Amino acid sequence: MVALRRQYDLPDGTSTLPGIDVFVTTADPIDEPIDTTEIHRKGHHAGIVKVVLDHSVRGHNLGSQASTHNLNFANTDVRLPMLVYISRGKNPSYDHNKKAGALNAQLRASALLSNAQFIINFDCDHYINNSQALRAAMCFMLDQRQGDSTAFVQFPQRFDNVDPSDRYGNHNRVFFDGTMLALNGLQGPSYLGTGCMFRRIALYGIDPPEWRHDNIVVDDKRFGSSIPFLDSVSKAINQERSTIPPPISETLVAEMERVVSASHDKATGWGKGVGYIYDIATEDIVTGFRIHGQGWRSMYCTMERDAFCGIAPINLTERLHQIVRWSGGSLEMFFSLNNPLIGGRRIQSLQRVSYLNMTVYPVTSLFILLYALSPVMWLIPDEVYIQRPFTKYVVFLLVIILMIHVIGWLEIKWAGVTWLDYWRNEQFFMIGSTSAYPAAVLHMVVNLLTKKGIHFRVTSKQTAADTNDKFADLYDMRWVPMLIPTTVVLIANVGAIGVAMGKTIVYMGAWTIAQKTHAALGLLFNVWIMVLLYPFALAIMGRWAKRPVILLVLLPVAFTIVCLVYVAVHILLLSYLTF
Ligand SMILES: O=c1ccn([C@@H]2O[C@H](COP(=O)(O)OP(=O)(O)O[C@H]3O[C@H](CO)[C@@H](O)[C@H](O)[C@H]3O)[C@@H](O)[C@H]2O)c(=O)[nH]1
Ligand SMILES: [Mn+2]
Repeated sequence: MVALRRQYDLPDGTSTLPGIDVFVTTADPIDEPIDTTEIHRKGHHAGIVKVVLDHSVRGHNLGSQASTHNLNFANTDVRLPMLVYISRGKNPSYDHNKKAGALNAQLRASALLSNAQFIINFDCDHYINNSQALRAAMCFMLDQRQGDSTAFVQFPQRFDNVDPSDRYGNHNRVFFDGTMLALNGLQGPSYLGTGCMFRRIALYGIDPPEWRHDNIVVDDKRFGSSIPFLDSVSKAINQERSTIPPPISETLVAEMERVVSASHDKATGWGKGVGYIYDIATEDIVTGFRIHGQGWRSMYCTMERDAFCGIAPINLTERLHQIVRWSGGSLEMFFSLNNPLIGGRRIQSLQRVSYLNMTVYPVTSLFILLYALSPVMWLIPDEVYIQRPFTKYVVFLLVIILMIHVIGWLEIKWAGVTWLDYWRNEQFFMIGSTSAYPAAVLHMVVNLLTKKGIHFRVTSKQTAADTNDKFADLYDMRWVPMLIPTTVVLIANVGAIGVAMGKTIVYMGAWTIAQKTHAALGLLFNVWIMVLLYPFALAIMGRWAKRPVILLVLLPVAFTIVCLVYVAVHILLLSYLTF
């Protein structure tokens, strides 16, 4: 930061740092308002470009010495940045390509204005929390060593509406602070959709310097037919920087409206090799993959005071919908030409493995679901013979499980993640594996058969009207089909424990030591799954979960009822059989 200041800042408070275009997308101007919009969710309208605030070039840049708040702005450039509202054209006969389509429209329109070398994009539910954040990202981009080959700098997503105990693992610290940071040692973190600074030409699909040819074809087949836009691309490639946008004229606005029209990017490279990638539920990971595939690297940047902050879905249903979208998007990527096994020519091999992991993980849920359901074996009568796993196999399994955890523990120590974060991550993986991930797999199967993509549900942004309780949303339970498997797993385990208790009473005298150990191990398994599903149990309790102790009463009651039923049925059967 100091080097940056020394090299680029001028004594008059201005700076010669390259410009940044900031993109904010919003899907629904009502739920996600920005000030001047009309309503056009699906709609049929031409592209709209409104310059809300023009670029302030001349005039007095510095603030006043003594402001009303006793803050001194005498050395600060207080001009407001240019602000432009864009609504890309929509037409029922063309796909608007959701967020990626909106971002690409902003990419083209901004090229005609500032054509800034760098771009940072935000979800509408995120804000800048640290005024030095953009400079921090610049440090990586302008770095002597690898700066020129760095395509994007990704910041972690932080949230300020999450309940203190982070019940549904919204903070995702293991992923952000562990996995993403670790990827810095390979080719860099993947692009995560918000809080990411890009190099404009990397988004255009231009190769990194070490692979770049001298004569890059900038043609309409690839970039669309706007001559001013094609010019801007050539300028961007040649690093011809103008920090001041041209005067806003009618022709300029008309040209911008043309490049954001519904049909402008059809039958071009946009959404494929150029810009943010289309036809997938998660444009982020695949866009990052495309860029890494060209040989660019990326950087992960965390700051002492969080750079950006946003809103997380804090009720379980909403959170699981988000996970279905992410894992479904990953699977869509796996079954596309961007499959990490075949796509991305210049991806480093370990980075490839990481992308492979990021795209196939939802499939593992099928095995986990089966495993979590296995306690139903307790319900099977003793006469049915089930082959017990060989001791050697069990030992191998235990060693592997232990190793996985030890590696996990070392990783979180290295990343500075807390035990609570680690534990929430474990719990939420189990909840997701019995609900959202299998749902995503099912979606994918349907998708492969019918070609229907995953519907992007914008996550709800507002907490309930109940203003007394900031986390009221947490207890807002909505039943959806994907919650059924997790509920079944929970019931199966509660039932299994109850039956185990019943069997203990009935067979106490008859069981051998070996049988007792097996029963004890089985119970350990049940309890382990129940502990993992604890946040889920709280979720389905709805408002009752405000007092989690209730669960400590409810569960034993449930065990006892099952136990009594088992014993009763046993006695009934016995007496029935003797007569
Ligand atoms: O058709 C759409 C859908 C969404 N969005 C925007 O996309 C952002 C993310 O939507 P949100 O409902 O908040 O989903 P999240 O799960 O919070 O988003 C995460 O996951 C998305 C991919 O699934 C990424 O695009 C986001 O950057 C990432 O924060 C928001 O700004 C939306 O306005 C659009 O602009 N158009
Ligand atoms: Mn969001």
